[in-house]
Amino acid sequence: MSEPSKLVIATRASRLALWQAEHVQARLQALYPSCEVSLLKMTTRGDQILDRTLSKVGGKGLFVKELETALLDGRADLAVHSLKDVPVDLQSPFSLPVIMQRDDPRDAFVSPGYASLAELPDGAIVGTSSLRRESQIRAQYPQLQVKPLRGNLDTRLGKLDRGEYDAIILAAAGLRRLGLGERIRSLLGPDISLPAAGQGALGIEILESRTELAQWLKPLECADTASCARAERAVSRVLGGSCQVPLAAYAQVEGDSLRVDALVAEPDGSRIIRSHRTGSVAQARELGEDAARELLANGARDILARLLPPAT
Ligand SMILES: NCc1[nH]cc(CCC(=O)O)c1CC(=O)O
Repeated sequence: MSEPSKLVIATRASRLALWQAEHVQARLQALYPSCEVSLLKMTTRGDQILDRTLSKVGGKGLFVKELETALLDGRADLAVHSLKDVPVDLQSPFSLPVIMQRDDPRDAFVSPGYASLAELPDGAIVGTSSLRRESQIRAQYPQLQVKPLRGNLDTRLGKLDRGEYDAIILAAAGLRRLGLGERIRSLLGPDISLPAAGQGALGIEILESRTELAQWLKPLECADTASCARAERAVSRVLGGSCQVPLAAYAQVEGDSLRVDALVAEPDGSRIIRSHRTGSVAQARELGEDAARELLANGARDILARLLPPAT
């Protein structure tokens, strides 16, 4: 097999995105020492829009679109994404040939004054703009107030430190990547906060026509994480994959077997519908689809219909 002589990685310019791109850069450089691996740093619309909640301005696709333009123009060969931010309806001419090994998929509790959600006093203010996190917190801790929190990780921590919130919830993986792991007071298990599809994993996007490039990238793949991602993303796809809906999907592989847990919630936490499936890793996608169909049959269809008016 031939080796690449030059690879350009398109990345958002946030500190987290840069860490992730540099991580992939280092892995590729180690694999292909004579290759020149560089970064193309871009500011996306998702990064610029900080005043409105993301779900109202076009969703996660905003973080991905501009990087895709660079792939189409030939300015970059690959784009590195937090898998969580990659739309589940990604399609031709793009593909996601590589899912890398997942870091901790859990949500983290961050607070200067308290050690856990359970320790917070009545009326305490918890910051998150994720409907998934908000609905699960409201369901289990109705005595807490949940307030919106936007911006990159440093911005969010700044707002916490200035006293605008008593605690905030962030992905553990993102905090640790930025060397902020010591800010984590406790981790929320999947029973308290079921993670988002793909949380903690990185995905590499390329043009699907670049089959040789896909082969060069293949050594970065983690087969187990890829199976989990297939199951989790299938859940989101069947449910419409919108971030206007509180939905979560988390899969785990043990040997040849995969278990996927899924949920859809009312945003106010008044109702959480859960399902799970266990089966063969080879059936990852079908397991995710089945779990999602069970949610639809058990009430998620009504929640989705109310939150997502049909397109006209
Ligand atoms: N929503 C933004 C985002 N996308 C990926 C991560 C963290 C890293 C990951 O989950 O892979 C974060 C921050 C967060 O949710 O706290």
